[in-house]
Amino acid sequence: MDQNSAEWLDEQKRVNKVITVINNKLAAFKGSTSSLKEDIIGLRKNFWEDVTVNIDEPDDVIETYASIKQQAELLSERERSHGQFYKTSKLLQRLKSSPYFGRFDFSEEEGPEESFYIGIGSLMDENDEDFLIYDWRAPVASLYYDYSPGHVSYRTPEEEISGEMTLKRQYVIREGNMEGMFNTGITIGDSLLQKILGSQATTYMKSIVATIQREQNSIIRFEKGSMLIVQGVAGSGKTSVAMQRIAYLLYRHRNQINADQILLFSPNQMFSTYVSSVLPELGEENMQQSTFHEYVKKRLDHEFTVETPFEQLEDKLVSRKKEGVSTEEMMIQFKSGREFKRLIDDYLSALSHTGMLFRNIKFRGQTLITSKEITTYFYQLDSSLALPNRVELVKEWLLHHLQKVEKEEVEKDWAEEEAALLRREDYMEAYESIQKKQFHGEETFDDTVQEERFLRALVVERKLAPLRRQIKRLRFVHLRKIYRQLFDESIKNYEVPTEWEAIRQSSKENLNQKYLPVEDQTPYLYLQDRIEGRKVNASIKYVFMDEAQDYTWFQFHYIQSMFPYAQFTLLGDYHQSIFAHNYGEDTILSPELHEEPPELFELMRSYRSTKQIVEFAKEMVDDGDKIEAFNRQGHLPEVHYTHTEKEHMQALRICAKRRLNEGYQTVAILCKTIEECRQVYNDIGRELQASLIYKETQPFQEGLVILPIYLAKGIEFESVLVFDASDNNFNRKEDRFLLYTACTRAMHVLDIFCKGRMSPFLRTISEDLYIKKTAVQL
Ligand SMILES: Nc1ncnc2c1ncn2[C@@H]1O[C@H](COP(=O)(O)OP(=O)(O)OP(=O)(O)O)[C@@H](O)[C@H]1O
Repeated sequence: MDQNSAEWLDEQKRVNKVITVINNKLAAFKGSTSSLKEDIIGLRKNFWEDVTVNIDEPDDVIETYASIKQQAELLSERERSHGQFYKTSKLLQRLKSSPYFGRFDFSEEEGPEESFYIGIGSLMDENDEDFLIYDWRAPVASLYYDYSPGHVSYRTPEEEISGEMTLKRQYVIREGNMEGMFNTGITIGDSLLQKILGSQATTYMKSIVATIQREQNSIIRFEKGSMLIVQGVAGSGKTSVAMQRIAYLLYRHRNQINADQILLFSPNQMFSTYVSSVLPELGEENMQQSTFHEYVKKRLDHEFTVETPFEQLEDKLVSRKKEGVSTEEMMIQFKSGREFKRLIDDYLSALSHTGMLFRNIKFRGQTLITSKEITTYFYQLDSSLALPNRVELVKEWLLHHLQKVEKEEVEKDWAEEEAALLRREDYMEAYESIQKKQFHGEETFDDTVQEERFLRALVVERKLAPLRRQIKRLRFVHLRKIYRQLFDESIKNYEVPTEWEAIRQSSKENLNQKYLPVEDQTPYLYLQDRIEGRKVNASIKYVFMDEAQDYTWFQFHYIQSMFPYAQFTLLGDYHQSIFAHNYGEDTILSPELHEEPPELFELMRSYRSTKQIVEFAKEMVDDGDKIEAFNRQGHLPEVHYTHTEKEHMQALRICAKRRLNEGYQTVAILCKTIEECRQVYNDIGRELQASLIYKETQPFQEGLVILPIYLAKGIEFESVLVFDASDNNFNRKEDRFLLYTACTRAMHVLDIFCKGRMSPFLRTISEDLYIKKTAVQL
């Protein structure tokens, strides 16, 4: 649209007017916040002066309590208001620079026409009567994402409203200046989306509220059901949808939930950092974020060396056979599924009558209670009681026993000896305690005798404290042995893998070494919770699982039982199933794996990569013809052929340099394993000042990075170079998923390097979809 047209000037005038309102509101806010702040400081400072403290009589105590409570409530009310003011003023600051990104004109059936301006938050006029800007999450704003001009309708919580939309317009406003204005059609501003998608990548994900597509909008706003599954192709905006959906839920249920009640399971910590800026950009606080591994580690770290999922994957990638399923893979697949859970459930039923194993309770090198005695006690208890209730009773029994032990130990010589070695402060404590007793009128016939008794008791109590703590934590249950017992004998009536004998042995070996591989972690936790009992988390109301195809059935089942009051949103892509537990089959994205039928959504259009890259990558997967590319033009991917190791590295070096010189800010060399990454880094990475990323805890960086494909999951780069996509490196069934994941990380350019023959998964791609290059041409 012409910048000098009357329409353009009118729109700029409106922007100016809105910014004036924002400025006035900000000025008014400043006054109110500073007086609120003073109030809070004053209240904190004089808290105790304004409270009447009197504890002489019971009535006075009640009065004192009421007075403290009143003062605390006043303070917290002020603090809350201050927090709210702070949040609103931050939003106003943001709106000041870019108040809105869209508009539509709409009239309800036979009603007057009204213009609706859509931005990241709402703004009322100075009289608080009319909306100058509607929040993108308001029900009416749905029209903007769902329709082009014509007959339209949207749902409010109460009813369906329909009418006519006569205009839909999109704006680019920066620092209060109108920089672009487009009247748009069905999809939201192809030209704007082109521009956004064609821009440079950042190390943090950006919000997409200005260009949410219709199919994405329906997921973002979906409210019903206890589970949503989003199967979306690579780059279709699953993570973006998850983040905007969280922002939507925080707005829609703003009086009932806060950000702490939403939990996102992310694939790794690097990804957590990558998405951490989206919600703050939208004026919301970040939800809780964790990886499943972090949770597992916290629970099991004290007892085991806990394998990470990436260690498991790296190990399988390095050691796997060229064909067939290895014993390790069989073990992983079996322990990830329903049959193994069935086995554990039956085992748990059996434990109700026999087989529980306990640790000896030892103190100062001597056994106080043997594991056998505990077992006898356990099985003497009412067998109709659940295992956790019986464990609880054993705990009480042991603690009671410990009290008796404490009394006996006080009389022993060692207590006297150690009491003599106590520090000065302990003596002071003893003295004060005795003084207190005298004050309370208790008999203290002889201070020195009293003091010695006190000190002996102190010594014994301290010595027993760790044991008492362990008992309270139920460490007397020998879980490791109980789990290991599961592998003691051959089992019948279960569909065990052919290599079960080898699996049994290796499982026991690992447990003896106190090493817990990924595939054993969830079953172990499940067994533990069913034996020891565990409180569920009732506060989390929404759980999001991104890269959901990477979770095993068992893991998902476990997570679901931890949050029984939460609605689940699972987002993933079975074409990217790179872990050994399923390799694309039966991922938790399959609706039939769930007891209750989930709501199913599909996202088939890929936004991340140019049309050329999507057309290339989609030929690598089975039902790739269903994948649609967003029409953003770029260069054809290049496949670089070399013959020798040296040539291969040389080609990679020249190409990486070229991409950096072309101005790409994020260039990634993706390899299959860490071993390969190290090799590339040593050969060419240092010279090119690349960063080697081999741990998920490392931050995502700009410039040239070298990392394994599995760590690049969920993330994108302007330019991607795939290392050694040759026949002998990517040839197994599941390598197809790895290669597909690697290629779909690229936004603008894709280069693939092969030593000798190309991987079979690339050979099937039509030759007109890429450019063949040989080392000489470089
Ligand atoms: N509606 C949209 N408007 C603007 N950008 C979008 C939109 N949808 C997706 N994108 C962009 O496309 C890219 C891919 O999105 P995202 O990472 O959410 O996809 P994904 O489905 O999670 O991908 P993957 O499974 O490959 O990790 C991001 O840069 C995102 O900003």
